[in-house]
Amino acid sequence: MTARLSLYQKAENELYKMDSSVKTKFYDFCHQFRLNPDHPSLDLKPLKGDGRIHRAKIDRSYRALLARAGSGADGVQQWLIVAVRHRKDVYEELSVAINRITGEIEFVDLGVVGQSVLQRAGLQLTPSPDEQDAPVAPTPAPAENEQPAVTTEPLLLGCDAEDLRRLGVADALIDLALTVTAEEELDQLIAGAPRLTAEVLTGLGSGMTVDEVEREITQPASTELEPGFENDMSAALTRTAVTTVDDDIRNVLAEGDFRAWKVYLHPTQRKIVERNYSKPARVSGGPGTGKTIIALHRVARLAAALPPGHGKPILLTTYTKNLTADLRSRLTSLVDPALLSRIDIKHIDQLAQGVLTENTAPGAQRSLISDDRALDILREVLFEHDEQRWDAEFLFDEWEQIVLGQSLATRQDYFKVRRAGMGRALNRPERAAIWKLLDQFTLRLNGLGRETWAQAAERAARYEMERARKIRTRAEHKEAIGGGDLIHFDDNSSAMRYLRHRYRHIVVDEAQDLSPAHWKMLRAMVAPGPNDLFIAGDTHQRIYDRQVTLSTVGINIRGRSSKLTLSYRTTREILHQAAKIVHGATYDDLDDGTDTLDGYHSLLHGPSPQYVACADWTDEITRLAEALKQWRAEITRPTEDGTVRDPNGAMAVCVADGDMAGRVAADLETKHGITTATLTKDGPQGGGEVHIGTMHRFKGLEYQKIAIVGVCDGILPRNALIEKYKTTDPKRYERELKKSRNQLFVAITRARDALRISWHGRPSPFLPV
Ligand SMILES: Nc1ncnc2c1ncn2[C@@H]1O[C@H](COP(=O)(O)OP(=O)(O)OP(=O)(O)O)[C@@H](O)[C@H]1O
Repeated sequence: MTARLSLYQKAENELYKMDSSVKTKFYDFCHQFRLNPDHPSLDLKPLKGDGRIHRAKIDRSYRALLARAGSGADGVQQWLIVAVRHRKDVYEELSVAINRITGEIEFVDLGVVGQSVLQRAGLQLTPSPDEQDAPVAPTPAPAENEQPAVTTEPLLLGCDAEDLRRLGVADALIDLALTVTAEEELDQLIAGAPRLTAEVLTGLGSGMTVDEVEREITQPASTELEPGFENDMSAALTRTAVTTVDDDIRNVLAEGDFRAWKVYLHPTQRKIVERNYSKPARVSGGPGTGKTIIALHRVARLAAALPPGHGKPILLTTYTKNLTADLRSRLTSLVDPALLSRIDIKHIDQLAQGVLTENTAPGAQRSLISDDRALDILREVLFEHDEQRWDAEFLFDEWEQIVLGQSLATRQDYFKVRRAGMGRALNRPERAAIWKLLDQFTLRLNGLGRETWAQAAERAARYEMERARKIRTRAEHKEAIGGGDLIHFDDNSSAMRYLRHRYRHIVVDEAQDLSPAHWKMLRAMVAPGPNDLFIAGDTHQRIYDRQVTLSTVGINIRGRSSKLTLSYRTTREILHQAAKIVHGATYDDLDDGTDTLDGYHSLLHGPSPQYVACADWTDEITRLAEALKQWRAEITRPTEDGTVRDPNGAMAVCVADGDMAGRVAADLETKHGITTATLTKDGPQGGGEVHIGTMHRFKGLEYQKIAIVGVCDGILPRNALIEKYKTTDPKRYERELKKSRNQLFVAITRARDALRISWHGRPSPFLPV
């Protein structure tokens, strides 16, 4: 090998979309180039405009554009392929530069900037003389006195060239950005621009101020650069997202952009993945910003840094079973089997059950009971006591949120507890009465050998906290006696001697839905120390009634919180609508502060979400079926190289409750011949093309096209169930409203490029229609 080749991320993304015959020639080109870049067949030549860019022949029509990036420590020349272009698109003005904020190599192609903008800026692209015989259509230069009339004022009014420079916009694009007068022109510029430029311009274009863009976008991407960095291509190459071109490149390109998340982390993502935290840390960010991706990469990094050994010192956990399966399959594709074997992947209830099984004598286990069934039992208790001051729902809530939520063990504790956020005040005699009723209720459950999920979590937390206490006491005692053996310690059984924290690192995804008991259990399971707990979550997506302030459960994240703002999933059009759903409501940051969606943005574009008012249920389903058939036709339309995509699992229908999911599935199957699969806690069941499920089941998932049906007034929110709280418990009423609002927000943000929302009767008040 006489040359080392890397592939620029944008070039790789462009290659995914190219015809397979071009890809094959590209592999051959890379092979030849690595052997001898000066081979005459490659015709490697610098472009006249920017001496740093070279072009080389892939075949008669296609050219690779390459930048020389010095030589490696072994003296081998380093080259970066910045783009693959048709020869007619090779211009002298193509350039590479090193970004002054990120220190990355950036490729700027003015050819992708709209003609109108180039003309207004008085720029003309000069075809490369080496491609002269190509049929080029250069931009007509405006005649001397005939500058195109500027009919509207520039779009980016609130900033000047110096601002754009400071924010990190590529030099070659600054003047062009300032001449843009229409949204379409800005979109075109953004689509072809290097990454930081694209993000900055998107932010400014969506109304963020220069200061906001600097804080939310530029600063997180900035890196410390040595003087003279702008000429050191070799150092810049180490900071640039690239794929090394080797013999595996063929498989890489064949896998397509599905592998993008495995390879390219956004600089903000990468920093969070690689940072060492002295104590627990948290990442927040709107839907699709890559919180799960960060959680996966962090687990991979922590696993790689483990000392050799067996066991599973790392736990990756999340709220639901189907998401756990998803995390496992993605992690399997990210780390090799030896590292995977050091990682425990379990959902939170599974963990709690494991603790209970370990601590319960065989045959003494309690079986789990649903909340609905438990509520019936509580109703029976109230009926028997002729209790009418509080209804069963209120008491159940009090039990879950306060008694179990704060692990209250005694009546005295309950007298003293603060019931923040619970609305209705309770005096001491009332608390005494409630404690007695709840005591009766739990005795009844015990007698039946049953417990709720929340109860199980709370019991598991207590066992784990007790275990952590023993470990701590033993360690303190050992330290007090100077590290010697604890032969006189009161519990020196072999079980005690080998008692350790279960995990060295815990990574939690979808953290917003965990209860205080879950957090207490997790806190107790991991040894306090560097990188002990890493928490990913977004409180805008909280769809269970679980509020927690991490500092009250022994988890201190202050000073170690980061926020992501760039959505990789959702288009700007969908994101805009989603933001309207939660606008005006306040959200906590899992601690004492608040969280917002400030700066949340996307570089993706797509059709505007469709809002469809229907006459009745039959009409709604008939029109849904038509839309699904049309989507199917779009998905299965053959691509340029004849590939036909599998529509299975690309489309989904989301509804408010299980009954409605069943009705939609039955109607689509029997009346419209559309096959479906139902989303269950074990993933999609049924094997049909269109996935159907409740909003709860869509948590953490994503689909190319989503239809949300039955978004009617009375269903979202479910007025019949919550109306009573309006007067009896206004705070609970507010919580219920917010839960419904968040459900809709979660559902909407699962869509990658098409979203359709329908209703019959009056639309849900949450809809921006
Ligand atoms: N650096 C990246 N490069 C390419 N794709 C990415 C990157 N980061 C995230 N993605 C993609 O964006 C999508 C959303 O990522 P992810 O599920 O991690 O977001 P999230 O913040 O956890 O979303 P949610 O909160 O809605 O569950 C996924 O398809 C993921 O593969």
